[in-house]
Amino acid sequence: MGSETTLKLPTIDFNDLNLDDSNNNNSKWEVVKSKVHNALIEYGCFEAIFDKVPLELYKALFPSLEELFDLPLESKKLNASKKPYHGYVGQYPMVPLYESLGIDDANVLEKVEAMTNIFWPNGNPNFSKTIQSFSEKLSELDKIIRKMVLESLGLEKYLEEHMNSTNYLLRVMKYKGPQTSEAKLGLSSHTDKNIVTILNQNQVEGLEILTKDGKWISYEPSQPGTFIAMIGDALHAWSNGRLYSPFHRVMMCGNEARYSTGLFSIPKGGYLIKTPPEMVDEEHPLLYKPYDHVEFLNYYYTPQGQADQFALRTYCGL
Ligand SMILES: O=C(O)CCC(=O)C(=O)O
Ligand SMILES: [Fe+2]
Repeated sequence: MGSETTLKLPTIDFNDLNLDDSNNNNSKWEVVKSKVHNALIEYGCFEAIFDKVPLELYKALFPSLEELFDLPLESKKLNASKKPYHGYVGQYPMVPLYESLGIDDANVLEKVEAMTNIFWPNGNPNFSKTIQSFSEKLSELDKIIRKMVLESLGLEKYLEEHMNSTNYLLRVMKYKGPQTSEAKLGLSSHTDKNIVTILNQNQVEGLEILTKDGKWISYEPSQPGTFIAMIGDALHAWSNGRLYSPFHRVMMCGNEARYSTGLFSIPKGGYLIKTPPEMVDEEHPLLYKPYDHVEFLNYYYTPQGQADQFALRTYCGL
């Protein structure tokens, strides 16, 4: 019998942890922190178990997404945004199965309601409440992870500035089933450009993550209701390359549609991402010049930037 090993991402359990636990000498906090640090150095991501998003809410999300994507294309296109990739994205010949919509400040009810009213002029309180409460509860996981990261790097003194320098975007996605048994591209391989991304999906799999040594891991949830937490290029740059921001893609087969969401913590425009001096020494020369995330995106969304797998390096690498 051939021995085939299937690569698996680490799974980390965040149940019973709170953001202020690190101030109370909580031993579970220290154990989890060390697992987070190791996973982010090795894989740039991990599977998270986090029951502050109750399973009922997690499940309520997917019918809401179906309702949204079932709207006519003209309605979905009403969600325009000045920021690239924050509004409606779809009908791209390169990724014909994919469409997505961005909800800025998805943890703030008034913002979600305002966007909901664009799609449903008479409102849709069930939709806005589900999206907002899901995003708000999940943003706590983002904060716990970022606090653990800063503590592990010895950068606690930047915590307040770091936390205040970001907003949340919830991007909701639909991938049509390609009606084939052979896998088709759902979303092209890329690294995320933000700080931390937290993904989840309905029962249809398809997310793949590239390891440092060039192997694709197909993500299979270890239990219902789990998340994938992933580092983006902004945190990779800020940690001066210590944390890895992994390439990932979506591959689809079969008939069923895949619905997924990503909660993105995103640096605010005008805020300069500047590697702290503590991260730079002889062994770790500075990798990136200070940069503004929103200005960088203006490069990333040019045809040249889109064709560039290492856009951040081209834009401000040393
Ligand atoms: O749908 C997914 O699971 C991945 C989406 C993704 O990578 C992204 O939106 O950046
Ligand atoms: Fe991504």
